[in-house]
Amino acid sequence: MTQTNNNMTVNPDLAMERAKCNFNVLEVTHIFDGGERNTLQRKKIEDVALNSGASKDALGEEHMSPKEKYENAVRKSCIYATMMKNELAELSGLESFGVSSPVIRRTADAFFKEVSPFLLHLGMFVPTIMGQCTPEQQSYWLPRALDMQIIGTYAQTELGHGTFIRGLETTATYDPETEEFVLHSPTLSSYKWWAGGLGKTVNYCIVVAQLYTKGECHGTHPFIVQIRDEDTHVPLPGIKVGEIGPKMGFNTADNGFLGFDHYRIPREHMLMKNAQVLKDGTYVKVARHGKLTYGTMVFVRVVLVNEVAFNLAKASTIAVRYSAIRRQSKPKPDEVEPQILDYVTQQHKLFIAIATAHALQLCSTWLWESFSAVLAQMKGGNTDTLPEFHALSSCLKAISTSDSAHLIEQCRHACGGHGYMISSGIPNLYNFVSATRTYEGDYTVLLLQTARFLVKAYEQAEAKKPLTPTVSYLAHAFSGSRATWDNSPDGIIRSFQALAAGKTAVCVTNMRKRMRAGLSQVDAWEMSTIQLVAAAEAHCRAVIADTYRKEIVRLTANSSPNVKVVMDQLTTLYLYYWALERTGDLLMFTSVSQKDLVDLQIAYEELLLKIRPNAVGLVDAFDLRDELLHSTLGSYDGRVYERLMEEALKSPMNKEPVSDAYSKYLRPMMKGKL
Ligand SMILES: CCCCCCCCCCCCCCCCCCCCCCCCCC(=O)SCCNC(=O)CCNC(=O)[C@H](O)C(C)(C)COP(=O)(O)OP(=O)(O)OC[C@H]1O[C@@H](n2cnc3c(N)ncnc32)[C@H](O)[C@@H]1OP(=O)(O)O
Ligand SMILES: Cc1cc2nc3c(=O)[nH]c(=O)nc-3n(C[C@H](O)[C@H](O)[C@H](O)COP(=O)(O)OP(=O)(O)OC[C@H]3O[C@@H](n4cnc5c(N)ncnc54)[C@H](O)[C@@H]3O)c2cc1C
Repeated sequence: MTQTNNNMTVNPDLAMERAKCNFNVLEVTHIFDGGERNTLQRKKIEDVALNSGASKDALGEEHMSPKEKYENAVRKSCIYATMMKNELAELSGLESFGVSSPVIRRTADAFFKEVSPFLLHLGMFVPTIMGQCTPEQQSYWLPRALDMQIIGTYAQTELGHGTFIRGLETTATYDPETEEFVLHSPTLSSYKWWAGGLGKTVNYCIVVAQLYTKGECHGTHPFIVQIRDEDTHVPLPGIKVGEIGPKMGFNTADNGFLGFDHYRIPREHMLMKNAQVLKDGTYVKVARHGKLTYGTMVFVRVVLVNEVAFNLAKASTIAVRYSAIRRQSKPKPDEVEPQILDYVTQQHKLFIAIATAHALQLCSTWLWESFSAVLAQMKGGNTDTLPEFHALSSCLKAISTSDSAHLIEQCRHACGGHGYMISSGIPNLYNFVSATRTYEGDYTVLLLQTARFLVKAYEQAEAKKPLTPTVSYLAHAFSGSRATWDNSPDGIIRSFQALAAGKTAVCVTNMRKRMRAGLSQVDAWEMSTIQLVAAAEAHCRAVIADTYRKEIVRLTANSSPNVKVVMDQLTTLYLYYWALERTGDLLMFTSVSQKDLVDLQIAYEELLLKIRPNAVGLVDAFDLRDELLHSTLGSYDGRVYERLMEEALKSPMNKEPVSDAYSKYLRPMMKGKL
């Protein structure tokens, strides 16, 4: 039985869920979007980009060969790029907000089930030109790149090194005779590997190479390098370039390899904002901070927090809507089978995904604002806030990508067998997000960067020196007593800070012990890295919890009462969930008792029940159009079984009643004639 809603036939269970939602869904959409103005602008962009139907494919991407998939992605990227230059440019505020406007990025997802081969052009090539060029270089390259007259990527990682940038082997040796750099790949392991769009799409790339001048190595620097002819697209002499082959995801992104055989580029193609090589080969350092050439990576880490929040919102929308229409088992013999969303274990799997999408979305806005402040200070020559920001963006990138990947997989589990179908949309989301945990700095590696900062901050706190804002809680780490447990939201956040402080203290103590026992500083650090990663994770969880709570209180100050209640429930759920995940740590570092934890578990379960009637309303509030979800299970109308069957019938395997494999193999084998 179906019901009609806004000219759409809607599954009755979903219609019932929507009828019982007790808060204003649009108000929550505004909170998630960062205000009503943003929601209106987003909807306008989506209408222009999606209403024409240009994003749709006649045949699903999943039924195409790798070559067809790639060509189709290029075709649609070109359509979308043209829209961006024309009808979308003004709407998205591209001039003021930069090309990485998250709305443009999100809308693009309707065009690509995997990713656009232009992702790296917009995500890293253009930002590197903006961040690493002198004004003269920028005025030459940026208009060409924004107008898509040239398409580029970011080639840093090599076959032999991704994490350890200082270990890259590609060389750029300055030749003062010709005023050129000679790019060379001396070994197989020095081949650039992974850059998105490099395989077939781009004609330029940012290459990160070891700079040699006057016989001296000055470390890694970025260069802009033409690799294909601007007219024929043929690779230029001295360039060996290709695609790296099938991957878990990103299969429409033609990730590539690149090698140089004494390939020459003009001196001006070194990006010279932070360091310069003069005509005679003299090296001049301009930047006040040694790591500013890592700036594009910091930018992308910030962007990724928002990116994964969005993808988690998609997965939770799919899984919650599906759980509202799916009925299974019969715990009460006289009643109909319940919606699986009524199982408390299902709520436990899903509501944390909704809450985490909110937490990460609000943290990402806050992180972006902090980043803008750091950039503004650096413009004035002050790099003092950079170390704290590097520590913050590193851990937020690591935890947000890791949590999102885990929760997207949990959403798949929540959808049972149908979640395993590509058409559910969840496998593509997982394949995309699980890569974010690795690229732009692996999880462990980035948490160790944060741990380095935490240890220094702890030593400053010990010496009673001033602390930067995100680690100011370390000042209370020396009271000698365990933090007092209190199950209010603020009390739980203070406990999370106590965990981070306690774990950092344990690391410092252990490292000191190990050094006293004769280990070098490097070895003592190495032996403590499991605990250092755990300390950085705890720090990050305290930051997320604190930011989420503060932001939601601020953003709901003028909300209607029921919106305030449901947003407060979601925030509290997030805090309870993580407190219960870390009971061992709480017992070590706070005064929490066994009874407190038992009570907390009960309170958590009761909270799930309170959120239950609003679950569909909460995911509707993400306001994700069906075109963005690409999901048989998660569409707004809930016509799940109909869509699953429609998609199955599209399978090329169903085109002929009997497969060729029957006459070729099955029949001969069954007749004993193979
Ligand atoms: C208009 C048309 C449109 C058309 C449209 C059509 C289509 C439409 C499509 C629409 C598209 C829309 C576009 C939007 C895109 C958005 C999405 C973007 C996605 C992008 C995908 C990206 C894919 C993936 C890309 C990639 O993956 S690209 C490669 C990334 N690779 C890595 O991330 C390597 C990690 N490794 C390291 O980052 C380092 O190696 C290492 C570990 C730090 C050690 O670095 P090391 O130099 O060894 O330093 P240490 O010795 O450890 O430290 C020494 C001292 O330096 C300090 N310090 C280290 N760092 C830093 C640092 N930054 N900053 C400050 N300090 C630092 C450290 O704190 C220590 O301080 P101290 O304690 O001494 O005080
Ligand atoms: C889909 C995808 C797209 C990509 N796109 C690009 C791109 O466009 N451009 C580009 O330049 N690169 C790109 N990359 C490469 C990416 O940035 C690297 O793969 C990433 O930085 C990890 O480096 P690695 O592969 O060298 O891993 P490794 O460093 O070899 O890591 C392997 C393991 O060793 C551990 N490890 C390494 N060092 C340490 C340490 N010091 N302490 C403790 N543990 C350590 C890691 O934690 C990890 O578990 C892409 C990668 C993927 C998967």
